[in-house]
Amino acid sequence: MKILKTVSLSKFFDGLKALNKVNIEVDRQTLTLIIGPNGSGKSTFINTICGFYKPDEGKVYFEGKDITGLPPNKIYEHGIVRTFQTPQPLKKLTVLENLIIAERHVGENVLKALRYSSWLKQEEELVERAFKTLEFLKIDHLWDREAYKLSGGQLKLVEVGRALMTNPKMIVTDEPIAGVAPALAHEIFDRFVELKKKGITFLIVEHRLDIVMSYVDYVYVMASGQVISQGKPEDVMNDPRVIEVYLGGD
Ligand SMILES: Nc1ncnc2c1ncn2[C@@H]1O[C@H](COP(=O)(O)OP(=O)(O)OP(=O)(O)O)[C@@H](O)[C@H]1O
Repeated sequence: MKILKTVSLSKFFDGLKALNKVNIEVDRQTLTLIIGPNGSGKSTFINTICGFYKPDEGKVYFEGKDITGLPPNKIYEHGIVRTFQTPQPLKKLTVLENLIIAERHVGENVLKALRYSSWLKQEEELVERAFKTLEFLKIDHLWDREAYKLSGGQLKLVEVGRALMTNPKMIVTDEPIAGVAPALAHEIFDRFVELKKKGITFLIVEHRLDIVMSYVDYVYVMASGQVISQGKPEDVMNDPRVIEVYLGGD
């Protein structure tokens, strides 16, 4: 069974068909990539899957369950988590604190306890899990640094860390390596491959094909709100429709 499946998913903005009958299927434990030129509907697709937009037509199934039109918090409860850029207030918190508050059931008291070193057992476990996640992402040495002091790439890793703290089944991520130096961008995708081996599925929108193509398992290409090609990375990159629409004939 596919972990995610959309059937004829459509989203209209004032008559503009941002998504026009999109059928996308994601296999469990894969890195599935969505590419396409600017304005082709990639972000709209992700936002519709995650409940930020309600579709006008079509269905979304996650693990065989109909999740069409559910609000973001309900979709999150199903195990789909979307990474998001660190907002300003969170940038004042340390890296460790950023991970801790991302956990599903954390309350304000945990952060206070963390600050005043009066942890209870449960809180200790939470801190330990956050540290393990930071170690896995190789940013544990930054644990006590305020997020605003991090580089762009390090912040992207914190975003992944926050997503991981929710124990997700599927991570949806929009441009996870935008503006990240190549070495760290490769490092981020190495981590994604490791996480895939541990059972997590990734749905990724990313423009930097030079870096990501060697890591991903399957690619969908969108143009004008529709899927125009799909397949293994090498097949998609040789598809004349993709070369025409996406690469502009290069
Ligand atoms: N909230 C909105 N209201 C009105 N139009 C929107 C809205 N969001 C997206 N659109 C339009 O829908 C179309 C698809 O946009 P979308 O952002 O999904 O494309 P994209 O492929 O993610 O582009 P990019 O690569 O530039 O991020 C565009 O024409 C865009 O202008």
